[in-house]
Amino acid sequence: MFKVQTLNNISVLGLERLPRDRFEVASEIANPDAILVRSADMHKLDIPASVKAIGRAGAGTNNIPIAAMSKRGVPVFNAPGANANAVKELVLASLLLAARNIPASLDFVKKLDGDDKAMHEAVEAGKKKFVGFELPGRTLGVIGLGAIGVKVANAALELGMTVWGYDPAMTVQNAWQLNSGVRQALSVDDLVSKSQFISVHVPLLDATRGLINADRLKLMKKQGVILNFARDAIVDEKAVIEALDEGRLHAYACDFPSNALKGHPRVIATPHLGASTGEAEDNCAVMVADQIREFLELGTIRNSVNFPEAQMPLLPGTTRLCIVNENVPNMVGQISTALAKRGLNIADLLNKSRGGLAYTIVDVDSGETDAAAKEIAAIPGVLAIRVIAAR
Ligand SMILES: NC(=O)c1ccc[n+]([C@@H]2O[C@H](COP(=O)([O-])OP(=O)(O)OC[C@H]3O[C@@H](n4cnc5c(N)ncnc54)[C@H](O)[C@@H]3O)[C@@H](O)[C@H]2O)c1
Ligand SMILES: O=C(O)[C@H](O)COP(=O)(O)O
Repeated sequence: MFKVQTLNNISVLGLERLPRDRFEVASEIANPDAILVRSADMHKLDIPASVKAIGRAGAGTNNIPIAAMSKRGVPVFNAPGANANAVKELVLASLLLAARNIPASLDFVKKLDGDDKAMHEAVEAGKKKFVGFELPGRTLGVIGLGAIGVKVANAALELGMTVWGYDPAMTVQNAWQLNSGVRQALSVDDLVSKSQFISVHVPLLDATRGLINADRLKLMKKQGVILNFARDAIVDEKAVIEALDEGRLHAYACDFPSNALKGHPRVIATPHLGASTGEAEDNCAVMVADQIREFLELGTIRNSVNFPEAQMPLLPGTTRLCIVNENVPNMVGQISTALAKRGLNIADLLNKSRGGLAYTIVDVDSGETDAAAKEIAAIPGVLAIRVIAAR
């Protein structure tokens, strides 16, 4: 029986992918084999030694101590693209809210009083304060052309906008999805200087912290709009407020409210709602639950942010060893020597690496697999090992 701990509410559709005869799932559970999480901050959490995998039912993994998990040989999985449409729709909604000054106009309407005639007169007199602008011909710059950025860029083209994109490490798969009408910016500065609207869709990393800062805001076209549905720290809030107050920036739309932003008339803040649709919650939970199940039952790695992809059919009648080790020479040699010493025949083997980590799946014919596993675990550089018997 595998134990899975949930640190956030995970969609039932996802949890149902873990059959109850083989998986016990609960928010409070001792010695879990795996953790399912959304945005709960795991950096200060004491993650039990029993944990063999972490599944993020979403895209961003900056709430998970990935480097520490890699050192322990624990893969972290996420659900790439599973909530991208939900985020795209919220970005488009915010783009329109900003262009048409809708939040301020709704506040105005809420405060109207008097009889209908008085209200009508106030409406007609007041509406000139909320004159907006239309999108065709305006320029949007999209920083980060991943699952979300590509969808936002393509949708903005459909709305008649001129779209520039920047992503130095775009995947081939995302490049295939991107409309050829999206123009390629040469750098973030190049993109910023061409854009009136800017939408950021990059992960929060050291390299992206403060990506939109005071200098870049000065490069932007006048009356610009920044859309941040990625992570708070990617945009320098202080610089944004300064640009809003000086009238250089028209609006800041973001998914990350803060005290500094609260109540600002030109800030449109939603409470981290990007992925909060039933569809996205189901997609993310199903994807990540399947990946966790395949890892626990078969050692398969799909969509990990710190491990290489690894899939190998489990041969009937064999026992599987899954070994995580430092990516250094002669590890496979030492592993096969330990197996040979116990007279274990290798039926199939897969060895993959990513950065400083290597992962080996080896299926052996029957024999002293537990003893061999113990010997392999003691090889310097081996970080984790599991034995899985074919069912
Ligand atoms: N508001 C929400 O609820 C919500 C929902 C989903 C995702 N997000 C955030 O959005 C981010 C992006 O999500 P995604 O699904 O598109 O991820 P993704 O991994 O598909 O795409 C990220 C893209 O950013 C690019 N990138 C990385 N560093 C860059 C840089 N310095 N300059 C330009 N491009 C860079 C990568 O090459 C990649 O193509 C997530 O990491 C997460 O933080 C927020
Ligand atoms: O990175 C993500 O997927 C989003 O920030 C969604 O976070 P949530 O799962 O807590 O809504």
